This record gives sequence, structure tokens and C-alpha cells, in this order.
Amino acid sequence: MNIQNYINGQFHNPASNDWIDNYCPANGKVYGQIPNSSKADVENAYIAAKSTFPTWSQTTLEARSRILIKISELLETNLQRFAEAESKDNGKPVSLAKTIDIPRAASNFRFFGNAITQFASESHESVGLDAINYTLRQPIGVVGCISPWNLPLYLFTWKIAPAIAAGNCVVAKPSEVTPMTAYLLGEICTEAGLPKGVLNIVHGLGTTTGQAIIEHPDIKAISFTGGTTTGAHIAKVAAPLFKKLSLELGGKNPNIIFADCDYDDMLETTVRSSFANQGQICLCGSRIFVEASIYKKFKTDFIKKVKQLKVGHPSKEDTNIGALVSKPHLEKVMQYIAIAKEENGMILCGGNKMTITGYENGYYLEPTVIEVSTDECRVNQEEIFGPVVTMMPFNTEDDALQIANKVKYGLSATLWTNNLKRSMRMSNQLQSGIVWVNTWMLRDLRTPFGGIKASGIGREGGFEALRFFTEAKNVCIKY
Ligand SMILES: NC(=O)C1=CN([C@@H]2O[C@H](COP(=O)(O)OP(=O)(O)OC[C@H]3O[C@@H](n4cnc5c(N)ncnc54)[C@H](O)[C@@H]3O)[C@@H](O)[C@H]2O)C=CC1
Ligand SMILES: O=C(O)/C=C/C=C(\O)C(=O)O
Repeated sequence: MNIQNYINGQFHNPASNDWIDNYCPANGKVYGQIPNSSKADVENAYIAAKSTFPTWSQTTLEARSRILIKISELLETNLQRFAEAESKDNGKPVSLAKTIDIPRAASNFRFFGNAITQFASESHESVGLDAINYTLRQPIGVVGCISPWNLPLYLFTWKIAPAIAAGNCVVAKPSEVTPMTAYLLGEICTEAGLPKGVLNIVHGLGTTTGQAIIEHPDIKAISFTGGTTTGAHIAKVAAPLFKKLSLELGGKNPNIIFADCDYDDMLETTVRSSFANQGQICLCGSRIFVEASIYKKFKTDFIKKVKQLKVGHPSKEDTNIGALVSKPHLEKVMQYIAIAKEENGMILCGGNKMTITGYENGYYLEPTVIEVSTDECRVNQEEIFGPVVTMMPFNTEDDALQIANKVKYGLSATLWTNNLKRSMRMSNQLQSGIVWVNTWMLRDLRTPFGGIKASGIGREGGFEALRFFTEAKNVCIKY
């Protein structure tokens, strides 16, 4: 199935007629083509967005809210179709897309549809100066949203929904690896009554289409989620153009397990935080640190559970782990398993490519657990972004804290302990934007979301996102 750009409320082929193959990870076959949009397409998208901005930015909050909520409802109505499309494009189990990805995309629209009606700005009474200051929160204009392949519609809409709720018009690019649900979203937006030009979706490679968005002198803000190297490149291009930037980048998140935790809950959640979505979530707890006194028991129990995970075709109900997103990505992840062996890491389970009968060319990999003897090895320091975790024991809280923080990333951390004081002490000291205590990926969309260090700059979520997508203007009135 071929897909098209969605510009000014209509579907278009790319101006240059340049196309890219779209692969189905479950069987490794090309199943369609997508535009590789050029500067000309991005310019068309920009023009559509710019011409709609004066009207959209003045549309009442209630009217904007109604449309966003309608988009959310239509996504829910089309749940099965979107979940199947997401799974086919990405390789994730349909069951996961149906319970996590698409419902969350719908929640993103509903959440920001409601949030914009509650978004308020500050006023400051300048006592003794006979003046009052009030702050306007004005939409920026045309903004760019660029998203990755791991949670395609989920992360695409996590940016688009607050951007349009705040009154901006958007030029958006989903990952070229997983463009399908973004394409389908265009239809839904039209049906929901989103005015033409408010959301424009251009497809294509990062180096062509993405580059044209970040270089565009009049796209005044970029919200990006993806790899740290790409984020650094975007920052370099955008800084001299004085664009607002939100960068949500990679992670190498510690999962720190103390002996006093609720063991069964921890074990079950740790399997999920290691391998959900084939380990392709920037929040996955890819480095497991276990207090020495329970290390042996944990190792036995964890490996037993991991071996029970069923790798299979994404459409099968009993599949826990589907296909990785692409052949190059599978090769990258396998390269890390080879590096682990060179570094004397012990492969406790998995480590091999898998062949699924009937889908021999699909990108399947066994869930892999590597025991490392030092936290400094490459597999413990670099983002693998696949169904691969490392584990090692620690002796004291200080040791755990030190190894947890000794990476260039700082996105999330998980702590398993029933010691309240310890959990508060460690939460204060962990170098990450998010700390989960006795849980993982429990999401409340009002909370600030993002990382520190090489995991990015800025925060998404709740009013933080609405602040990002608006400019604060202070007005001072003397009376
Ligand atoms: N959410 C996350 O934290 C993600 C992390 N990654 C990490 O990054 C590694 C590389 O994966 P990629 O697919 O290559 O991610 P990427 O960072 O290249 O892709 C993310 C998005 O950025 C776009 N992009 C790429 N180059 C661009 C440019 N010059 N200007 C504007 N946009 C550009 C892509 O087209 C895509 O839409 C992964 O192996 C993983 O380690 C990848 C995807 C998501
Ligand atoms: O907002 C969330 O719940 C999750 C976000 C996940 C990513 O940003 C990611 O995996 O890249």
C-alpha cells in the first residue's frame, strides 16, 4: 500500500516523485512505498500551515478542545484498524498496539483537548509600584514535530496534540521506518473537522525531509524524539536559527533492586521493563542491578521467566515479543551481543536470531540477558534499544547509586525497595528526569517527561508541553 503526504487537508504525492520502500518487519517483505519528501514538499506544508495560523490561533479553546476530543474518539472507534496497521509497520504484537499504542494516542488528544481549557497564565501585582504584570501565552506559529519508530503513533501524537491545542500549526514527520499510522491519522483529522493546514504530515528520510524541517528558517520550534546523535545534530542546526527545542533522546536506564522489595511484583515488572515492545522503549530498564544477597535467586527466577516469553508473529494472540523494527536495527542489536561476548559478558539466555516458520525473513531475536562483571563495558554504557538487558550485583546503596549514575544518559531510573527513606534519598540523587519507585512506566500525562545529560533537553507532558509550544509575553501596566 502506498502512502501520501497530508498537506492542507489533502493527500499528495511527493513533488519530486521520489519514493522509499516500506518493509513489514514480521516477514521482511516490502509492502508499500512512502514519499521521500523534498524541501519543496516541506515548503508546501509550511505554506499551508502559515496561511491557517491566523485563524487557528484565534479559534476558541473550546472549539479546539472539541476537535481534539473528536480525533481521540475516532481513534478509539478505529482501534482495531490502527492497531493492525501499527503492528504490520513496526513488528510489535497487535495485542500491544491495541492495549498500549493506540489507546495512548487517543489519550494524548483527549488529554490535551482538556488541558488547553485549563491552561492559565500568571499575573504579578507589582506592589508599591502601582503596576500589574500579566503574562500572555501565545502560540509560536508554525512548529515542527519529528518522531521515531518505536512507539509510532503514540509519540507522534504526544507532540502534535499539545502543539495544535496551544494554537500552533504543524509540519510533522513520522519515522520513515513506521509511517503508516501517521498517514491514517490524516483521514481521521479531516473527519474530525480539523481545519485544513493545521496539521501537515510529510513523509521521508531524516536526512532529506527531516533536515528540510529543521533548516526551515520560519519553523520556529522543533519537538524531536529519537536517537542522541540525531538530537545533537538537530541542536547544531537549530541553534543559530534560534528555534525553540525539545529533545527527548536515548536512555540507558538503571533498574535497581533491593532485597527488601516486593519480590513477585518486582520480578514480573522487571520482565516487562526489560522486554516490552521488544525492548525498544527509551524508558526500558536495560541495566539491572541487584543487591548481592538476592542476586542468585533473582538470576534463576528472572531467566526462568524470560525463557517463557514467546517470540512469534505479531498477529498471534500468545506472542509476547514480536519482530524488531528493521533489518539494520536487528543487525545493530546483534552486533552488541557480539560485543558482549568479546567483553567476556556471560549470555545467560537468548543471544540468537530466531526463525519463525512461515516468516523466515522476519527480524526476530531471542530475549537476551547478559551478566556483566563491570558496569563500564560497552553493553552497559551504550544504548542497545532492543530485547537485551545486562545484570550485575551490588553491595551497598552507595555502590548502586554510583554505577547507576555512571553513564552519559539520564532519562529514567527504577528503584525496588520498601525502605521509604532510602527510596527518597536515592530518588534525590539519581541523575535522571524520571524515577519510578516500585513500578515502571506508570504514566500520568500531567507529569513532566524528559531526561537530563545525553537524554535530552526540555520536558514534555502536561502544562510543560503547552509552555513549550507557546511564547510567554509579559505585559506591564502602570495605573
Ligand atoms: N525514542 C528513543 O529514544 C529512540 C532512540 N533511538 C536510538 O537511536 C538509534 C538510531 O535510530 P534511528 O531510527 O536512526 O533514530 P533517528 O534519531 O535517526 O530517528 C528519529 C527521527 O528523526 C528523524 N531524523 C533523522 N535524521 C534527521 C535529521 N538530520 N534531521 C531531522 N530529522 C532527522 C528520523 O527520520 C526519525 O523521524 C536507535 O538504535 C536507538 O538507539 C531511536 C529511536 C527512538
Ligand atoms: O510518554 C511516554 O509514555 C513514553 C515515551 C517513550 C519514549 O519517548 C520513547 O520510547 O522514545
